[in-house]
Amino acid sequence: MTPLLTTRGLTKAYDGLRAVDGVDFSLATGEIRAIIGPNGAGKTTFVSLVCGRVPPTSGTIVFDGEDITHMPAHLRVRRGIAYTFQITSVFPNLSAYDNVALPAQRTLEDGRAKTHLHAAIMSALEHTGLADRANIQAGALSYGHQRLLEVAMGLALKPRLLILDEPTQGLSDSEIDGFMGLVRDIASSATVLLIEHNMDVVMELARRITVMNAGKILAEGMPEEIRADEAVQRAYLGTENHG
Ligand SMILES: Nc1ncnc2c1ncn2[C@@H]1O[C@H](COP(=O)(O)OP(=O)(O)OP(=O)(O)O)[C@@H](O)[C@H]1O
Repeated sequence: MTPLLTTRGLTKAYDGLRAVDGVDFSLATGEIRAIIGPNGAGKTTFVSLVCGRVPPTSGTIVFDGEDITHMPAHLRVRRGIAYTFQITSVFPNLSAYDNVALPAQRTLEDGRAKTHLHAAIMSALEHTGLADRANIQAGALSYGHQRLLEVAMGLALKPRLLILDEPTQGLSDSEIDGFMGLVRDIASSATVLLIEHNMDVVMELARRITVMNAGKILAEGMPEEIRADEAVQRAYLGTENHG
């Protein structure tokens, strides 16, 4: 099967530092993939290259057969790549509904009726369990609900690839359980690429895991293979420093 996303030799250098260093990466359609690795491994930089927030120093990115290496971020969004930020990116003074309306509008630029827009917004809010909070100001929502609102904003883009950067950070155990159900649900219609430090979430959700270290891919495999990999244990799993 043709992969949804492929990178070849993808590199981002900041002065002397290769934050991402020659990464060959491939993601199949419908996968839930986790990227793990110690602080500074290059995970956020890697997904930032994929969604176009930062330009690569060298290498290529192909999405659904199209070379998007130099494509502006907003066009990548149109192609179906959505990214939720590590730091909460909701507009605190807008209602949950209006926050989701912003990205939802981008998918309806062809002038379809307002009823479509409303349906798209409510669908994203329902998906994330926020429908009954639609009219609450985002800034008044709990931290966990703000994270879910971010996911709703990503979903409103109707992505084919949803990139989540540390989505469970700051969530309670019960919120994490709900979140895992949500990701499984999302994965029935989209491919999910997840940066995650919570190993329980990673082992439970990911079909495959990519381990990054010092800008490179250190290992890749099924959760049980990664758990058993000695190099991974040395670089990451054995340490207490999970970010
Ligand atoms: N804009 C930048 N300018 C200079 N250096 C950067 C920049 N962005 C990232 N870096 C460096 O690149 C390396 C990789 O950072 P990155 O944030 O991608 O790692 P990470 O694996 O996501 O880490 P964390 O788990 O802490 O989020 C780090 O050494 C970081 O300091």
